[in-house]
Amino acid sequence: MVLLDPLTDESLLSNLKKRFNNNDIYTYIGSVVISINPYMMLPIYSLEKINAYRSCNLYELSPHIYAIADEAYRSLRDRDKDQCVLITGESGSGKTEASKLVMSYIAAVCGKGAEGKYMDIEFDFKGDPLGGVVSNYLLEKSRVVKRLKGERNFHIFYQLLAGGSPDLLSEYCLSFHFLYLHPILTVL
Ligand SMILES: Nc1ncnc2c1ncn2[C@@H]1O[C@H](COP(=O)(O)OP(=O)(O)OP(=O)(O)O)[C@@H](O)[C@H]1O
Repeated sequence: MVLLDPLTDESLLSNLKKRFNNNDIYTYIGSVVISINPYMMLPIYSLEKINAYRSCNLYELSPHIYAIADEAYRSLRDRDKDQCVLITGESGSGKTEASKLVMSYIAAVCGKGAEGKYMDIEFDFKGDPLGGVVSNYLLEKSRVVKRLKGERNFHIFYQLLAGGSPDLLSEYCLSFHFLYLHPILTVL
């Protein structure tokens, strides 16, 4: 995207929109990847894809979160430099999914199977895993009862409210009133 001419907010957004309409949800701006939540499963996450991105340079293949994960892992292994992948965006934009994708990529390339958990993996100087700790981390249970401003509750609640029968909603004590008006959801 840094090659856009002119590089303005409008050209940037229009480029992102064009790519998104083509199911290209990832776009590079320099070495940063912008990701747009597709809210549907695209066939872009698989072991084959992981193998394709493995040991390719950042710009060799289409932009992908796997390429960022690979760059971080290889810099750690080959240049012995601590790495940090910073994932930021508004509520619901896909940060948790992105962190899971980064972790599943690292788990696949270093031969440790784990998904959707916080993984603390220690590597030796050759990049081989020495050991680590896995803990449940990404399920923010506290959000069921209390959310910060701008945050949403779990999507399942909105989906249930949109499609669940009145009997089901009353069985789970779910109402829009609780999700939108009350910061505290008392009964679940
Ligand atoms: N890459 C993706 N492909 C398909 N669906 C996705 C992707 N990323 C996110 N989603 C969908 O969007 C939903 C919200 O994403 P996610 O929970 O990662 O957002 P978040 O940024 O972590 O939100 P919050 O800040 O509120 O915790 C997911 O439950 C999933 O349904």
